Amino acid sequence: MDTPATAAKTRKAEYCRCGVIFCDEAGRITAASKDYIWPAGMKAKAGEDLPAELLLLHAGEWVFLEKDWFVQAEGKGRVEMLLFRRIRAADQVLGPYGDSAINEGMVHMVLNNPYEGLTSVDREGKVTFLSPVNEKWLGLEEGGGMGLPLSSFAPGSRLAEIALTGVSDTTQVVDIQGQTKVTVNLPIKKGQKVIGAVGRILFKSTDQIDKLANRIRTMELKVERYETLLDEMRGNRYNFDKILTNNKPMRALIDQARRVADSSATVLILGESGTGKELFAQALHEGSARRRGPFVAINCSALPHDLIESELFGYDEGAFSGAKRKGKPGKFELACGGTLFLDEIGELPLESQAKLLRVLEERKIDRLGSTSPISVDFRLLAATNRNLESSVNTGKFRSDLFYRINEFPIELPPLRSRRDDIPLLSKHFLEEITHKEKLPMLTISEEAKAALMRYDWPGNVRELRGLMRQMTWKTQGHTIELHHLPAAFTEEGTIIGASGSLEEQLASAERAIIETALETAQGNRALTARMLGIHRTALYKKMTRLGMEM
Ligand SMILES: Nc1ncnc2c1ncn2[C@@H]1O[C@H](COP(=O)(O)OP(=O)(O)OP(=O)(O)O)[C@@H](O)[C@H]1O
Repeated sequence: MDTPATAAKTRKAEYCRCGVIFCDEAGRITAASKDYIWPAGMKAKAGEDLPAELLLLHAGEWVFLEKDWFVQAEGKGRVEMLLFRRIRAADQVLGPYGDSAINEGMVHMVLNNPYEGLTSVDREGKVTFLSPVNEKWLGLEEGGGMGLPLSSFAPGSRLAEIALTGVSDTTQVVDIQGQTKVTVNLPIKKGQKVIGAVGRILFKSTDQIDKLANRIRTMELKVERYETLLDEMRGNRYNFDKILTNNKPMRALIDQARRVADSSATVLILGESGTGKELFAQALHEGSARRRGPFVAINCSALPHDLIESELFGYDEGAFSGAKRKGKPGKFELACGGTLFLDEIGELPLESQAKLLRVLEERKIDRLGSTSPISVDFRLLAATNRNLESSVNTGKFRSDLFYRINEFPIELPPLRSRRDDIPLLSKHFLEEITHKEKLPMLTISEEAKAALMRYDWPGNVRELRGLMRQMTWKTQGHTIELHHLPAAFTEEGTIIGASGSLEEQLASAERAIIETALETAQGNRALTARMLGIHRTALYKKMTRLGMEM
Protein backbone atom coordinates (compact mmCIF):
# COMPACT_ATOMS: atom_id res chain seq x y z
CA MET A 1 0.00 0.00 0.00
CA ASP A 2 2.61 2.47 1.12
CA THR A 3 4.48 3.15 -2.14
CA PRO A 4 7.82 4.95 -1.99
CA ALA A 5 6.12 8.08 -3.38
CA THR A 6 3.40 8.28 -0.76
CA ALA A 7 5.84 7.31 1.98
CA ALA A 8 7.92 10.30 0.99
CA LYS A 9 4.89 12.54 1.05
CA THR A 10 3.76 11.42 4.49
CA ARG A 11 7.29 12.04 5.73
CA LYS A 12 7.06 15.53 4.27
CA ALA A 13 3.77 16.03 6.04
CA GLU A 14 5.34 15.00 9.30
CA TYR A 15 8.12 17.42 8.66
CA CYS A 16 5.46 20.12 8.15
CA ARG A 17 4.02 19.17 11.53
CA CYS A 18 0.74 18.40 9.80
CA GLY A 19 -1.23 15.21 10.05
CA VAL A 20 -1.92 14.16 6.52
CA ILE A 21 -3.86 11.28 5.19
CA PHE A 22 -4.34 9.97 1.68
CA CYS A 23 -7.05 7.81 0.33
CA ASP A 24 -8.08 6.41 -3.00
CA GLU A 25 -11.33 6.91 -4.92
CA ALA A 26 -12.98 4.13 -2.96
CA GLY A 27 -12.20 5.84 0.33
CA ARG A 28 -9.48 3.41 1.36
CA ILE A 29 -6.52 4.90 3.21
CA THR A 30 -3.40 4.61 1.12
CA ALA A 31 -1.08 6.39 3.52
CA ALA A 32 -1.22 8.34 6.73
CA SER A 33 1.34 10.42 8.52
CA LYS A 34 2.54 8.86 11.72
CA ASP A 35 0.58 11.06 14.09
CA TYR A 36 -2.70 11.10 12.21
CA ILE A 37 -5.23 10.24 14.87
CA TRP A 38 -8.96 9.96 14.40
CA PRO A 39 -11.07 12.03 16.72
CA ALA A 40 -11.89 8.81 18.58
CA GLY A 41 -8.21 8.52 19.48
CA MET A 42 -7.35 5.67 17.05
CA LYS A 43 -4.42 5.90 14.73
CA ALA A 44 -5.26 5.97 11.04
CA LYS A 45 -3.65 3.06 9.22
CA ALA A 46 -3.04 2.43 5.54
CA GLY A 47 -5.32 -0.24 4.11
CA GLU A 48 -8.27 0.66 6.35
CA ASP A 49 -11.44 2.29 5.13
CA LEU A 50 -12.12 5.90 6.01
CA PRO A 51 -14.85 6.18 8.61
CA ALA A 52 -18.15 6.68 6.81
CA GLU A 53 -18.89 10.01 8.49
CA LEU A 54 -15.63 11.47 7.19
CA LEU A 55 -16.38 10.36 3.65
CA LEU A 56 -19.81 11.84 3.88
CA LEU A 57 -18.69 15.03 5.46
CA HIS A 58 -15.73 15.79 3.38
CA ALA A 59 -16.75 14.84 -0.14
CA GLY A 60 -13.62 16.25 -1.69
CA GLU A 61 -13.38 19.46 0.32
CA TRP A 62 -10.84 20.66 2.81
CA VAL A 63 -11.96 19.92 6.29
CA PHE A 64 -10.47 20.90 9.57
CA LEU A 65 -11.33 18.45 12.25
CA GLU A 66 -12.45 20.55 15.12
CA LYS A 67 -11.28 18.38 17.92
CA ASP A 68 -7.63 18.20 16.86
CA TRP A 69 -7.48 21.16 14.63
CA PHE A 70 -5.26 24.02 15.55
CA VAL A 71 -3.81 22.30 18.51
CA GLN A 72 -1.51 25.11 19.35
CA ALA A 73 -0.74 28.53 17.99
CA GLU A 74 2.01 30.50 19.53
CA GLY A 75 2.65 34.02 18.40
CA LYS A 76 2.04 34.79 14.82
CA GLY A 77 2.25 32.19 12.16
CA ARG A 78 3.48 29.04 13.85
CA VAL A 79 0.72 26.51 13.90
CA GLU A 80 0.42 22.83 14.48
CA MET A 81 -2.58 21.41 12.82
CA LEU A 82 -4.24 18.41 11.43
CA LEU A 83 -5.27 18.62 7.83
CA PHE A 84 -7.24 16.18 5.90
CA ARG A 85 -8.16 15.95 2.30
CA ARG A 86 -9.78 13.28 0.25
CA ILE A 87 -7.78 13.50 -2.92
CA ARG A 88 -7.74 11.79 -6.25
CA ALA A 89 -4.03 12.29 -6.73
CA ALA A 90 -1.68 13.32 -4.01
CA ASP A 91 -0.23 15.87 -6.42
CA GLN A 92 -3.36 17.98 -6.08
CA VAL A 93 -2.17 18.84 -2.63
CA LEU A 94 1.53 18.46 -2.71
CA GLY A 95 2.47 18.40 -6.37
CA PRO A 96 3.19 22.00 -7.27
CA TYR A 97 5.32 22.63 -4.23
CA GLY A 98 8.93 21.74 -3.73
CA ASP A 99 10.06 20.12 -0.51
CA SER A 100 10.48 23.27 1.55
CA ALA A 101 7.45 24.93 0.01
CA ILE A 102 5.04 22.34 1.41
CA ASN A 103 5.17 23.76 4.89
CA GLU A 104 4.91 27.34 3.75
CA GLY A 105 2.28 26.58 1.12
CA MET A 106 -0.03 24.80 3.45
CA VAL A 107 0.35 27.20 6.33
CA HIS A 108 -0.05 30.16 4.01
CA MET A 109 -3.18 28.67 2.54
CA VAL A 110 -4.76 28.09 5.93
CA LEU A 111 -3.90 31.49 7.33
CA ASN A 112 -4.95 33.38 4.23
CA ASN A 113 -7.92 31.21 3.40
CA PRO A 114 -10.52 33.68 2.08
CA TYR A 115 -13.35 31.44 3.28
CA GLU A 116 -12.37 31.37 6.92
CA GLY A 117 -11.32 34.11 9.29
CA LEU A 118 -8.91 33.17 12.05
CA THR A 119 -8.31 35.18 15.17
CA SER A 120 -6.15 34.34 18.14
CA VAL A 121 -5.87 36.16 21.44
CA ASP A 122 -3.62 35.83 24.46
CA ARG A 123 -4.77 35.26 28.01
CA GLU A 124 -5.61 38.97 28.37
CA GLY A 125 -7.81 38.89 25.28
CA LYS A 126 -5.27 40.87 23.21
CA VAL A 127 -5.01 39.96 19.56
CA THR A 128 -2.02 37.84 18.60
CA PHE A 129 -3.21 37.00 15.12
CA LEU A 130 -5.87 38.15 12.66
CA SER A 131 -6.11 36.60 9.23
CA PRO A 132 -6.44 39.04 6.29
CA VAL A 133 -10.07 38.15 5.58
CA ASN A 134 -10.93 39.02 9.19
CA GLU A 135 -9.01 42.31 9.03
CA LYS A 136 -10.92 43.24 5.90
CA TRP A 137 -14.25 42.27 7.38
CA LEU A 138 -13.59 44.27 10.52
CA GLY A 139 -12.41 47.27 8.45
CA LEU A 140 -8.85 47.18 9.80
CA GLU A 141 -5.56 48.01 8.11
CA GLU A 142 -3.14 45.12 7.64
CA GLY A 143 -1.83 44.31 11.14
CA GLY A 144 -4.14 47.03 12.55
CA GLY A 145 -5.67 44.90 15.31
CA MET A 146 -2.48 43.24 16.57
CA GLY A 147 -1.86 43.69 20.28
CA LEU A 148 -5.19 45.45 20.87
CA PRO A 149 -7.94 44.03 23.06
CA LEU A 150 -10.25 42.14 20.69
CA SER A 151 -13.26 43.59 22.50
CA SER A 152 -12.24 47.11 21.37
CA PHE A 153 -13.20 46.38 17.75
CA ALA A 154 -15.20 43.12 17.94
CA PRO A 155 -17.38 43.55 21.06
CA GLY A 156 -19.59 40.54 20.27
CA SER A 157 -16.69 38.06 20.26
CA ARG A 158 -16.51 35.48 23.05
CA LEU A 159 -12.87 34.66 22.38
CA ALA A 160 -11.44 36.58 25.35
CA GLU A 161 -13.83 34.69 27.64
CA ILE A 162 -12.62 31.36 26.20
CA ALA A 163 -8.98 32.44 26.81
CA LEU A 164 -9.92 32.96 30.45
CA THR A 165 -12.15 29.96 31.09
CA GLY A 166 -10.48 27.45 28.79
CA VAL A 167 -13.93 26.12 27.83
CA SER A 168 -14.39 25.70 24.09
CA ASP A 169 -17.34 27.05 22.19
CA THR A 170 -17.72 24.67 19.28
CA THR A 171 -19.80 25.23 16.19
CA GLN A 172 -22.09 28.09 17.07
CA VAL A 173 -24.39 29.71 14.57
CA VAL A 174 -24.24 33.40 15.37
CA ASP A 175 -25.40 36.62 13.84
CA ILE A 176 -22.43 38.89 13.40
CA GLN A 177 -22.85 42.25 11.77
CA GLY A 178 -26.23 41.22 10.43
CA GLN A 179 -25.00 37.99 8.84
CA THR A 180 -25.40 34.38 9.98
CA LYS A 181 -22.00 32.79 10.48
CA VAL A 182 -20.66 29.53 11.81
CA THR A 183 -17.97 30.03 14.43
CA VAL A 184 -15.72 27.75 16.43
CA ASN A 185 -13.73 29.07 19.40
CA LEU A 186 -11.14 26.91 21.10
CA PRO A 187 -8.72 27.51 23.96
CA ILE A 188 -4.98 27.32 23.24
CA LYS A 189 -3.23 25.27 25.88
CA LYS A 190 0.37 24.77 26.79
CA GLY A 191 0.39 21.64 28.88
CA GLN A 192 -2.47 22.17 31.31
CA LYS A 193 -2.28 25.97 31.16
CA VAL A 194 -4.63 28.02 28.99
CA ILE A 195 -2.50 30.60 27.20
CA GLY A 196 -5.04 32.08 24.84
CA ALA A 197 -7.79 31.20 22.40
CA VAL A 198 -8.25 30.83 18.71
CA GLY A 199 -11.49 31.43 16.84
CA ARG A 200 -12.63 30.60 13.38
CA ILE A 201 -15.44 32.24 11.43
CA LEU A 202 -16.58 30.57 8.27
CA PHE A 203 -17.14 33.20 5.64
CA LYS A 204 -18.05 31.83 2.27
CA SER A 205 -18.54 28.33 3.51
CA THR A 206 -19.16 25.36 1.35
CA ASP A 207 -22.69 24.69 0.21
CA GLN A 208 -22.98 21.98 2.83
CA ILE A 209 -22.08 24.30 5.66
CA ASP A 210 -24.33 27.06 4.33
CA LYS A 211 -27.19 24.61 4.22
CA LEU A 212 -26.31 23.33 7.65
CA ALA A 213 -26.17 26.86 9.05
CA ASN A 214 -29.56 27.62 7.51
CA ARG A 215 -31.01 24.43 8.87
CA ILE A 216 -29.69 25.18 12.33
CA ARG A 217 -31.01 28.74 12.10
CA THR A 218 -34.45 27.45 10.99
CA MET A 219 -34.42 24.93 13.82
CA GLU A 220 -33.42 27.60 16.32
CA LEU A 221 -36.27 29.79 15.13
CA LYS A 222 -38.64 26.84 15.45
CA VAL A 223 -37.42 26.13 18.97
CA GLU A 224 -37.91 29.82 19.83
CA ARG A 225 -41.43 29.68 18.43
CA TYR A 226 -42.28 26.53 20.34
CA GLU A 227 -40.80 27.96 23.52
CA THR A 228 -42.98 31.05 23.12
CA LEU A 229 -45.98 28.85 22.41
CA LEU A 230 -45.19 26.73 25.44
CA ASP A 231 -44.89 29.82 27.60
CA GLU A 232 -48.23 31.01 26.24
CA MET A 233 -49.77 27.63 26.98
CA ARG A 234 -48.30 27.76 30.46
CA GLY A 235 -49.76 31.23 30.81
CA ASN A 236 -53.17 29.85 29.81
CA ARG A 237 -52.95 27.15 32.41
CA TYR A 238 -54.90 27.68 35.56
CA ASN A 239 -53.20 28.66 38.76
CA PHE A 240 -54.86 29.14 42.12
CA ASP A 241 -55.45 32.85 41.47
CA LYS A 242 -57.52 32.00 38.39
CA ILE A 243 -59.91 29.74 40.29
CA LEU A 244 -62.80 32.11 40.90
CA THR A 245 -64.94 31.73 43.96
CA ASN A 246 -66.94 33.74 46.50
CA ASN A 247 -67.57 30.66 48.56
CA LYS A 248 -65.89 30.21 51.95
CA PRO A 249 -65.51 26.39 51.92
CA MET A 250 -64.09 26.62 48.39
CA ARG A 251 -61.58 29.24 49.54
CA ALA A 252 -60.53 26.92 52.37
CA LEU A 253 -60.02 24.13 49.82
CA ILE A 254 -57.90 26.40 47.64
CA ASP A 255 -55.77 27.26 50.70
CA GLN A 256 -55.29 23.57 51.49
CA ALA A 257 -54.39 22.83 47.89
CA ARG A 258 -51.87 25.68 47.83
CA ARG A 259 -50.15 24.15 50.85
CA VAL A 260 -49.87 20.68 49.34
CA ALA A 261 -48.98 21.88 45.81
CA ASP A 262 -45.24 21.91 46.28
CA SER A 263 -44.95 18.46 47.77
CA SER A 264 -44.64 15.05 46.24
CA ALA A 265 -48.02 13.94 47.64
CA THR A 266 -50.48 12.32 45.28
CA VAL A 267 -53.58 14.47 45.43
CA LEU A 268 -56.89 12.77 44.71
CA ILE A 269 -59.43 15.33 43.52
CA LEU A 270 -63.00 14.25 44.02
CA GLY A 271 -66.13 15.91 42.75
CA GLU A 272 -68.97 15.71 40.28
CA SER A 273 -68.32 16.27 36.62
CA GLY A 274 -67.64 19.92 35.76
CA THR A 275 -66.80 21.07 39.28
CA GLY A 276 -63.27 22.13 38.32
CA LYS A 277 -61.16 19.04 39.08
CA GLU A 278 -58.84 19.54 36.11
CA LEU A 279 -58.56 23.20 37.04
CA PHE A 280 -57.29 22.22 40.48
CA ALA A 281 -54.88 19.70 38.96
CA GLN A 282 -53.39 22.39 36.70
CA ALA A 283 -53.14 24.82 39.62
CA LEU A 284 -51.41 22.17 41.76
CA HIS A 285 -48.87 21.61 38.98
CA GLU A 286 -48.32 25.36 38.56
CA GLY A 287 -47.84 25.73 42.30
CA SER A 288 -45.15 23.03 42.41
CA ALA A 289 -41.45 23.04 41.64
CA ARG A 290 -42.34 20.98 38.56
CA ARG A 291 -44.16 23.89 36.92
CA ARG A 292 -41.48 24.22 34.21
CA GLY A 293 -41.96 20.56 33.32
CA PRO A 294 -44.85 19.08 31.35
CA PHE A 295 -48.43 18.74 32.58
CA VAL A 296 -49.76 15.59 30.92
CA ALA A 297 -53.45 14.83 31.33
CA ILE A 298 -55.18 11.64 30.31
CA ASN A 299 -58.84 10.84 30.70
CA CYS A 300 -59.06 7.15 31.57
CA SER A 301 -62.72 6.95 30.55
CA ALA A 302 -62.12 8.39 27.09
CA LEU A 303 -59.88 5.55 25.91
CA PRO A 304 -60.94 2.07 24.86
CA HIS A 305 -59.60 -0.48 27.37
CA ASP A 306 -57.23 -2.08 24.90
CA LEU A 307 -55.54 1.24 24.18
CA ILE A 308 -55.05 2.46 27.75
CA GLU A 309 -51.82 0.57 28.34
CA SER A 310 -50.16 1.60 25.12
CA GLU A 311 -51.13 5.21 25.90
CA LEU A 312 -49.76 5.00 29.42
CA PHE A 313 -46.69 2.85 28.88
CA GLY A 314 -45.91 3.51 25.21
CA TYR A 315 -44.59 0.77 22.97
CA ASP A 316 -41.41 -0.26 21.30
CA GLU A 317 -40.71 -0.67 17.63
CA GLY A 318 -42.76 -3.57 16.24
CA ALA A 319 -44.49 -4.24 19.59
CA PHE A 320 -47.69 -5.17 17.82
CA SER A 321 -48.89 -5.11 14.25
CA GLY A 322 -49.79 -1.63 13.09
CA ALA A 323 -47.53 -0.05 15.73
CA LYS A 324 -45.57 2.93 14.50
CA ARG A 325 -42.22 1.70 13.24
CA LYS A 326 -40.21 3.75 15.69
CA GLY A 327 -42.35 3.05 18.74
CA LYS A 328 -43.98 5.71 20.88
CA PRO A 329 -43.42 7.01 24.38
CA GLY A 330 -46.33 6.69 26.79
CA LYS A 331 -47.77 9.31 29.13
CA PHE A 332 -45.54 8.22 32.03
CA GLU A 333 -42.48 9.03 29.93
CA LEU A 334 -43.99 12.22 28.52
CA ALA A 335 -44.70 13.48 32.02
CA CYS A 336 -41.05 13.07 33.11
CA GLY A 337 -39.95 16.08 35.12
CA GLY A 338 -43.57 17.20 35.43
CA THR A 339 -47.01 16.04 36.48
CA LEU A 340 -49.24 13.24 35.24
CA PHE A 341 -52.95 13.86 35.75
CA LEU A 342 -55.11 10.74 35.56
CA ASP A 343 -58.65 12.00 35.15
CA GLU A 344 -61.51 9.57 35.83
CA ILE A 345 -59.06 7.17 37.47
CA GLY A 346 -62.03 5.13 38.69
CA GLU A 347 -62.52 3.94 35.10
CA LEU A 348 -59.09 2.33 34.87
CA PRO A 349 -59.41 -1.43 34.21
CA LEU A 350 -58.26 -3.64 37.09
CA GLU A 351 -55.30 -5.02 35.16
CA SER A 352 -54.01 -1.50 34.42
CA GLN A 353 -54.57 -0.55 38.07
CA ALA A 354 -52.10 -3.27 39.10
CA LYS A 355 -49.55 -1.97 36.61
CA LEU A 356 -50.04 1.62 37.74
CA LEU A 357 -49.42 0.60 41.33
CA ARG A 358 -46.17 -1.07 40.29
CA VAL A 359 -45.02 2.06 38.46
CA LEU A 360 -45.81 4.19 41.50
CA GLU A 361 -43.77 1.88 43.68
CA GLU A 362 -40.82 1.18 41.40
CA ARG A 363 -40.80 4.42 39.40
CA LYS A 364 -39.92 2.35 36.35
CA ILE A 365 -41.95 1.38 33.30
CA ASP A 366 -41.63 -1.22 30.58
CA ARG A 367 -42.83 -0.07 27.20
CA LEU A 368 -45.04 -2.70 25.53
CA GLY A 369 -42.77 -5.08 23.63
CA SER A 370 -39.67 -4.04 25.56
CA THR A 371 -37.68 -5.80 28.22
CA SER A 372 -35.52 -2.90 29.32
CA PRO A 373 -37.21 -0.79 32.00
CA ILE A 374 -37.12 3.00 31.76
CA SER A 375 -36.91 5.18 34.87
CA VAL A 376 -39.69 7.73 35.13
CA ASP A 377 -39.90 10.78 37.35
CA PHE A 378 -43.39 12.29 37.59
CA ARG A 379 -45.81 13.47 40.23
CA LEU A 380 -49.22 11.87 40.09
CA LEU A 381 -52.49 13.74 40.47
CA ALA A 382 -55.74 11.87 40.03
CA ALA A 383 -59.41 12.75 39.85
CA THR A 384 -62.68 10.92 39.87
CA ASN A 385 -66.39 11.64 40.04
CA ARG A 386 -67.01 8.16 41.40
CA ASN A 387 -67.14 7.13 44.99
CA LEU A 388 -63.90 5.17 44.93
CA GLU A 389 -64.47 3.66 48.37
CA SER A 390 -67.63 1.96 47.18
CA SER A 391 -65.77 0.88 44.00
CA VAL A 392 -63.21 -0.73 46.35
CA ASN A 393 -66.05 -2.49 48.22
CA THR A 394 -67.55 -3.83 44.99
CA GLY A 395 -64.13 -5.01 43.79
CA LYS A 396 -63.97 -2.56 40.88
CA PHE A 397 -61.03 -0.64 42.29
CA ARG A 398 -57.95 -2.11 43.97
CA SER A 399 -57.79 -1.15 47.63
CA ASP A 400 -53.95 -0.95 47.62
CA LEU A 401 -54.04 1.54 44.74
CA PHE A 402 -56.80 3.51 46.43
CA TYR A 403 -54.72 3.95 49.60
CA ARG A 404 -51.65 4.80 47.52
CA ILE A 405 -53.38 7.60 45.57
CA ASN A 406 -55.54 8.88 48.40
CA GLU A 407 -52.59 10.59 50.13
CA PHE A 408 -54.31 13.97 50.07
CA PRO A 409 -57.96 14.01 49.04
CA ILE A 410 -59.67 17.25 48.01
CA GLU A 411 -63.42 17.12 47.52
CA LEU A 412 -64.86 19.87 45.35
CA PRO A 413 -68.45 20.81 46.18
CA PRO A 414 -71.05 20.83 43.40
CA LEU A 415 -72.21 24.24 42.17
CA ARG A 416 -75.62 23.80 43.82
CA SER A 417 -73.84 23.74 47.22
CA ARG A 418 -72.06 27.02 46.49
CA ARG A 419 -74.72 29.10 44.85
CA ASP A 420 -72.86 32.27 45.84
CA ASP A 421 -70.47 31.42 42.97
CA ILE A 422 -73.22 31.51 40.32
CA PRO A 423 -73.37 35.31 39.76
CA LEU A 424 -69.57 35.64 39.85
CA LEU A 425 -68.96 32.79 37.42
CA SER A 426 -71.83 33.79 35.06
CA LYS A 427 -70.42 37.30 34.75
CA HIS A 428 -66.91 35.97 34.27
CA PHE A 429 -67.95 33.55 31.50
CA LEU A 430 -70.04 36.21 29.74
CA GLU A 431 -67.07 38.58 29.75
CA GLU A 432 -64.71 35.86 28.55
CA ILE A 433 -66.98 34.65 25.73
CA THR A 434 -68.17 38.04 24.43
CA HIS A 435 -64.60 39.29 24.44
CA LYS A 436 -63.40 36.25 22.48
CA GLU A 437 -66.25 36.33 19.98
CA LYS A 438 -66.13 40.15 19.71
CA LEU A 439 -69.78 40.41 20.74
CA PRO A 440 -71.30 43.07 23.01
CA MET A 441 -71.23 42.26 26.74
CA LEU A 442 -74.55 41.01 28.11
CA THR A 443 -76.32 41.71 31.35
CA ILE A 444 -78.67 39.30 33.12
CA SER A 445 -82.16 40.39 34.19
CA GLU A 446 -83.10 39.95 37.85
CA GLU A 447 -85.67 37.28 36.96
CA ALA A 448 -83.14 35.32 34.93
CA LYS A 449 -80.58 35.66 37.74
CA ALA A 450 -83.09 34.26 40.22
CA ALA A 451 -83.73 31.32 37.87
CA LEU A 452 -80.00 30.64 37.60
CA MET A 453 -79.77 30.69 41.41
CA ARG A 454 -82.66 28.24 41.75
CA TYR A 455 -81.41 25.74 39.21
CA ASP A 456 -79.60 22.58 40.36
CA TRP A 457 -76.71 22.56 37.84
CA PRO A 458 -76.15 18.81 37.42
CA GLY A 459 -73.37 19.66 34.95
CA ASN A 460 -71.89 22.15 37.46
CA VAL A 461 -69.56 24.95 36.32
CA ARG A 462 -69.16 23.41 32.86
CA GLU A 463 -72.93 23.58 32.37
CA LEU A 464 -72.99 27.20 33.52
CA ARG A 465 -70.24 28.06 31.08
CA GLY A 466 -72.09 26.27 28.25
CA LEU A 467 -75.28 28.13 29.06
CA MET A 468 -73.55 31.53 29.05
CA ARG A 469 -72.04 30.64 25.68
CA GLN A 470 -75.49 29.82 24.33
CA MET A 471 -76.91 33.04 25.73
CA THR A 472 -74.34 35.17 23.91
CA TRP A 473 -75.70 33.77 20.65
CA LYS A 474 -79.34 33.56 21.58
CA THR A 475 -79.97 37.01 23.02
CA GLN A 476 -80.03 39.54 20.28
CA GLY A 477 -80.17 42.41 22.77
CA HIS A 478 -77.95 43.10 25.74
CA THR A 479 -79.95 41.45 28.48
CA ILE A 480 -80.56 37.79 29.18
CA GLU A 481 -84.24 37.52 30.04
CA LEU A 482 -85.97 34.61 31.69
CA HIS A 483 -87.58 33.56 28.40
CA HIS A 484 -84.12 33.14 26.81
CA LEU A 485 -83.24 30.40 29.30
CA PRO A 486 -83.97 26.73 28.47
CA ALA A 487 -87.27 25.34 29.75
CA ALA A 488 -85.54 23.57 32.64
CA PHE A 489 -84.84 26.95 34.26
CA THR A 490 -88.42 28.10 34.27
CA GLU A 491 -89.62 25.14 36.32
CA GLU A 492 -89.14 26.13 39.94
CA GLY A 493 -85.94 24.56 41.18
CA THR A 494 -86.18 21.40 39.09
CA ILE A 495 -85.05 20.17 35.76
CA ILE A 496 -87.64 18.71 33.45
CA GLY A 497 -87.40 14.97 33.71
CA ALA A 498 -84.65 15.31 36.33
CA SER A 499 -85.19 12.19 38.30
CA GLY A 500 -83.11 9.08 38.52
CA SER A 501 -79.35 8.64 38.89
CA LEU A 502 -76.85 11.43 38.45
CA GLU A 503 -75.88 10.00 35.08
CA GLU A 504 -79.49 10.07 33.88
CA GLN A 505 -79.93 13.64 35.11
CA LEU A 506 -76.74 14.67 33.37
CA ALA A 507 -77.86 13.07 30.12
CA SER A 508 -81.19 14.82 30.34
CA ALA A 509 -79.54 18.19 31.03
CA GLU A 510 -77.11 17.65 28.14
CA ARG A 511 -79.98 16.75 25.81
CA ALA A 512 -81.90 19.88 26.83
CA ILE A 513 -78.85 22.11 26.27
CA ILE A 514 -78.13 20.63 22.84
CA GLU A 515 -81.78 20.92 21.82
CA THR A 516 -81.91 24.60 22.78
CA ALA A 517 -78.65 25.29 20.96
CA LEU A 518 -79.90 23.46 17.85
CA GLU A 519 -83.09 25.48 17.96
CA THR A 520 -81.19 28.75 18.30
CA ALA A 521 -78.87 27.80 15.44
CA GLN A 522 -81.90 26.81 13.34
CA GLY A 523 -80.58 23.29 12.95
CA ASN A 524 -77.12 24.36 11.76
CA ARG A 525 -74.84 21.70 13.32
CA ALA A 526 -71.60 23.62 12.81
CA LEU A 527 -73.00 26.72 14.51
CA THR A 528 -74.51 24.61 17.29
CA ALA A 529 -71.13 23.03 17.98
CA ARG A 530 -69.51 26.48 18.00
CA MET A 531 -72.13 27.84 20.35
CA LEU A 532 -71.51 24.94 22.72
CA GLY A 533 -67.75 25.32 22.44
CA ILE A 534 -67.19 21.77 21.22
CA HIS A 535 -66.01 20.23 17.96
CA ARG A 536 -68.62 19.19 15.40
CA THR A 537 -67.60 15.52 15.65
CA ALA A 538 -67.96 15.73 19.45
CA LEU A 539 -71.47 17.12 18.94
CA TYR A 540 -72.38 14.22 16.62
CA LYS A 541 -70.96 11.71 19.11
CA LYS A 542 -72.92 13.25 21.96
CA MET A 543 -76.14 13.30 19.90
CA THR A 544 -75.68 9.63 19.00
CA ARG A 545 -74.95 8.73 22.63
CA LEU A 546 -78.00 10.64 23.82
CA GLY A 547 -80.16 8.98 21.16
CA MET A 548 -81.00 12.30 19.54
CA GLU A 549 -82.21 12.57 15.99
CA MET A 550 -79.37 13.45 13.64
N1 LIG B 1 -63.85 28.15 39.91
C1 LIG B 1 -63.79 28.25 38.58
N2 LIG B 1 -63.40 29.40 38.01
C2 LIG B 1 -63.37 29.50 36.67
N3 LIG B 1 -63.67 28.50 35.83
C3 LIG B 1 -64.06 27.34 36.33
C4 LIG B 1 -64.12 27.14 37.75
N4 LIG B 1 -64.52 25.87 37.98
C5 LIG B 1 -64.68 25.29 36.78
N5 LIG B 1 -64.40 26.16 35.78
C6 LIG B 1 -64.50 25.89 34.34
O1 LIG B 1 -65.48 24.88 34.18
C7 LIG B 1 -65.11 23.93 33.18
C8 LIG B 1 -65.04 22.54 33.79
O2 LIG B 1 -63.94 22.44 34.69
P1 LIG B 1 -63.03 21.13 34.75
O3 LIG B 1 -62.80 20.57 33.40
O4 LIG B 1 -61.86 21.45 35.60
O5 LIG B 1 -64.04 20.17 35.55
P2 LIG B 1 -63.83 18.64 35.92
O6 LIG B 1 -64.37 18.49 37.28
O7 LIG B 1 -62.44 18.22 35.68
O8 LIG B 1 -64.81 17.93 34.89
P3 LIG B 1 -64.80 16.37 34.43
O9 LIG B 1 -65.02 15.55 35.67
O10 LIG B 1 -66.00 16.28 33.51
O11 LIG B 1 -63.51 16.13 33.76
C9 LIG B 1 -63.80 24.41 32.64
O12 LIG B 1 -64.07 25.18 31.49
C10 LIG B 1 -63.26 25.28 33.75
O13 LIG B 1 -62.43 26.26 33.21
